[in-house]
Amino acid sequence: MAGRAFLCHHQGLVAITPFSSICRRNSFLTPYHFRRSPTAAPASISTSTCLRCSLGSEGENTNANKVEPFVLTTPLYYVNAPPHMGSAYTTIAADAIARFQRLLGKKVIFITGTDEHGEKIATAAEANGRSPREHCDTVSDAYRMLWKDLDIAYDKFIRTTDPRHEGIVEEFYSRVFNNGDIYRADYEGLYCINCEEYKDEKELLANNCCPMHLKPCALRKEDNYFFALSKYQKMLEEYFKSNPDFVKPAFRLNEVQGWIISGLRDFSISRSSVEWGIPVPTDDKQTIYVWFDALLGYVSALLDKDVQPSLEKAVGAGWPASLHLIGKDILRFHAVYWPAMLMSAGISPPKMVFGHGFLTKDGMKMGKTLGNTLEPKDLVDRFGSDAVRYFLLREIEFGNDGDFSEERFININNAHLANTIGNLLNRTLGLLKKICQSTLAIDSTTAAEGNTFKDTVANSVNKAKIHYENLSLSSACESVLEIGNAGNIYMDERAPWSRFKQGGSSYEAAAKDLVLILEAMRIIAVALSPVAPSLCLRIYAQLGFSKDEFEATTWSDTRWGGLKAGSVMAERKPVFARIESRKDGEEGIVEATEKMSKAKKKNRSQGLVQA
Ligand SMILES: Nc1ncnc2c1ncn2[C@@H]1O[C@H](COP(=O)(O)OP(=O)(O)OP(=O)(O)O)[C@@H](O)[C@H]1O
Repeated sequence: MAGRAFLCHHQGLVAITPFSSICRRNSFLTPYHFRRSPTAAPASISTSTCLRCSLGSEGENTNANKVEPFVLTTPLYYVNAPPHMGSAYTTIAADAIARFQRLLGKKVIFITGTDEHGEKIATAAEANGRSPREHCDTVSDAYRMLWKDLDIAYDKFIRTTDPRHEGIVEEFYSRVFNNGDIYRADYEGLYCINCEEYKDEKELLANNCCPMHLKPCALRKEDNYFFALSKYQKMLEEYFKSNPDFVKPAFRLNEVQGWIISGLRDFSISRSSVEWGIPVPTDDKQTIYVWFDALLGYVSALLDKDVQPSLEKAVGAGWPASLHLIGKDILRFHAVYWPAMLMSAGISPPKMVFGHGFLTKDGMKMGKTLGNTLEPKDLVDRFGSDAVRYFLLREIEFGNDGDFSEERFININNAHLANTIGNLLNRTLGLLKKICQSTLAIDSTTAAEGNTFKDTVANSVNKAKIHYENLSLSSACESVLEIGNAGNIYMDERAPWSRFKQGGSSYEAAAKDLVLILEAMRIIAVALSPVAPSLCLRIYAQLGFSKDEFEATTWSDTRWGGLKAGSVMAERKPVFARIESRKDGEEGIVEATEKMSKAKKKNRSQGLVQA
């Protein structure tokens, strides 16, 4: 069993109510699946005391003097299998949001990581002939490698097997326990091992199949520790009323409120049958439920490397999170269980939970358990990170489901990135070389005097900003693309390639027009950089800027006027390679990646590759 080191930790927890007394307190309760009936919120817990971080003066003072960071999280991915396109989807979206917030000048803490405890991990490790630890190391590495390939610039990567995190979980458990919110009871119910969750019979399909994983749930009876979620019913209702933006998109808020109103039931937070987990502080025969453990990863990730870990320090380093970005499959954990757990521990709930839709294949959620996934790595190797990132964020309305379509993948990338943006840049630079030896004849500010093109660009940039702020990532892409469309129309109308031949003022006008287009391209490179950072760096480099200059850009650089007279542009090179459509009889992207995934899975099961 993991984490024997905890014993000494527990000895330091002086203020804990003896656990046996809690068990005794509840042992007479009548069955409601388990031996306890839901109760109202205790008088001792008021919304106001729970909703502020009540972790003591150190945390509060430190916070008061600090600029509040923008703390953004992805789910901590379960390492039962390597990452896939679905995991990439959330992480790419989070990265785009983090990059946008950094452009606004915010101090961003972008947290991602891996959830590494639980029955499913132990089973997956065994199937691969590895110890759980080796298995977690391998799969967690695979996530980090993929994030590198996809240009994911996270600030913190938390693994739930990190001993520092395990200490935080114990401390948190003790707080909740001290608040009288943990009790022991028998439980009998239908368990989905893939969700790692007991299910209500009414939410299951025929043969007690989990609707998400299409696998039958098993009847289990366990003697577990429970979290008294039902005590938080009223507080959650009030919290939702006074924080209407807590869950986004709005239609998911209704769903969550529906769950709460239909009555919250306590849930079990330990497993007696699972060894691969953090032991319950007062009972080393049980381990802490993987969700109770994993959610706390968002808090422990905030700890700085060089500090002695404590809940107080972690919370003081940036909690509450500004935004949890998750798939809709785990909304209940994040929007109901998690805030209640935090309230119990006297810690503020996160500010917002955004539950996006699913990337689907043939209408079904792509997932590790169903195995109907696409390998993002193969797509990145073939088409680059920008193509994958742009497609996912532009194609799928953020919040809704969307199918991966090869045809759309090719068409959108070719039309938008290769043609509207790449080709416009390429032909403008080509003309500039011909007309002005690749040198700008005039400042872009002067070039735009009296020209409405500049206003069109400013208008689209403003729209893009609002869309990014509202997490409407597809619309943000669309607004940036409008600049490219306007640039192409302007170029075609003005035809500088023929005007410059007329000499005199026509030549000057042509030279000026090229500056206008290139300035628009520069603005595109800043405004699209959250979505397609590598592509935008290439655009910036073609405009004569260094990597450092690109990395130092802020949203204020989307204002007109960055290009100066006399600047020399780089040699033109296509910034985005067109994706060729498959010819008759050729294998498609989806088929090819599916085949590769299958081969990898087969190799894995034969122990030929690591992850
Ligand atoms: N098809 C998908 N579409 C969008 N996001 C997904 C998809 N699959 C996984 N995710 C992201 O990963 C999170 C779930 O992580 P997890 O590690 O449990 O992956 P999973 O593939 O859904 O696993 P499983 O199939 O075993 O349930 C989701 O909440 C979401 O953020």
